[in-house]
Amino acid sequence: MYNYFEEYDEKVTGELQENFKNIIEHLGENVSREGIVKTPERAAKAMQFLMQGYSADPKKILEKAMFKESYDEMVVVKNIELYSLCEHHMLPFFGKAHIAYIPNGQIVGLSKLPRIVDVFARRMQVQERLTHDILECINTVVKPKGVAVVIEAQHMCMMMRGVQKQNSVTTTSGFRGQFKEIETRNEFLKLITSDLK
Ligand SMILES: Nc1nc2c(ncn2[C@@H]2O[C@H](COP(=O)(O)OP(=O)(O)OP(=O)(O)O)[C@@H](O)[C@H]2O)c(=O)[nH]1
Ligand SMILES: [Zn+2]
Repeated sequence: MYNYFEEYDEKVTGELQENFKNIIEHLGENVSREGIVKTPERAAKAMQFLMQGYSADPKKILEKAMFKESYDEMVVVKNIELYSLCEHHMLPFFGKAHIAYIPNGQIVGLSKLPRIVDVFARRMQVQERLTHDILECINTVVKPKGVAVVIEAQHMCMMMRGVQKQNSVTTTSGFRGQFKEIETRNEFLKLITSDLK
């Protein structure tokens, strides 16, 4: 996933580059200035990197690492850092995802959970859909007794511009199966809040 764009598609980079030149000029900069002359190309590559999630199949990532196992207690992976782009302003939102599931005869490779967070985050998103995408993907592929996802994030579009609030944090959550039961949900929330900033 992280090295996906070691080789960028030249045609896509070239076309994006022209568009970035245009944007920079329209915003009042001189695109021929020494420090900026390579910026359209850099920006073209950076945006391809940040949106690489369209080229990956998150279900396949989980399917690759499913193991039969009788463990049936809660598995929690918390504090998974994420960076995404809000689909309204194309500005970053960033924070942490916390994921839990209760296996039902099969477990999933732990690293695959952060991997699918990245696949869904590296698309144009709203925090609510990002939360839901991760939840449904795990529910469909792992078929657990229950799954829970909580995301806490800060949105640059609310910090650098617009309402300009520096300390507001947005929390979204989704619960399926046994996490609909209050006791199970509370156990999960207790485990992740032990450490929340
Ligand atoms: N629900 C939700 N809203 C988001 C997310 N990211 C950005 N937004 C909001 O999308 C909304 C877009 O509202 P508009 O009124 O069309 O855009 P705007 O004029 O730029 O709004 P302001 O940000 O209030 O200046 C804003 O309220 C943003 O805060 C997200 O992940 N989820
Ligand atoms: Zn936004």
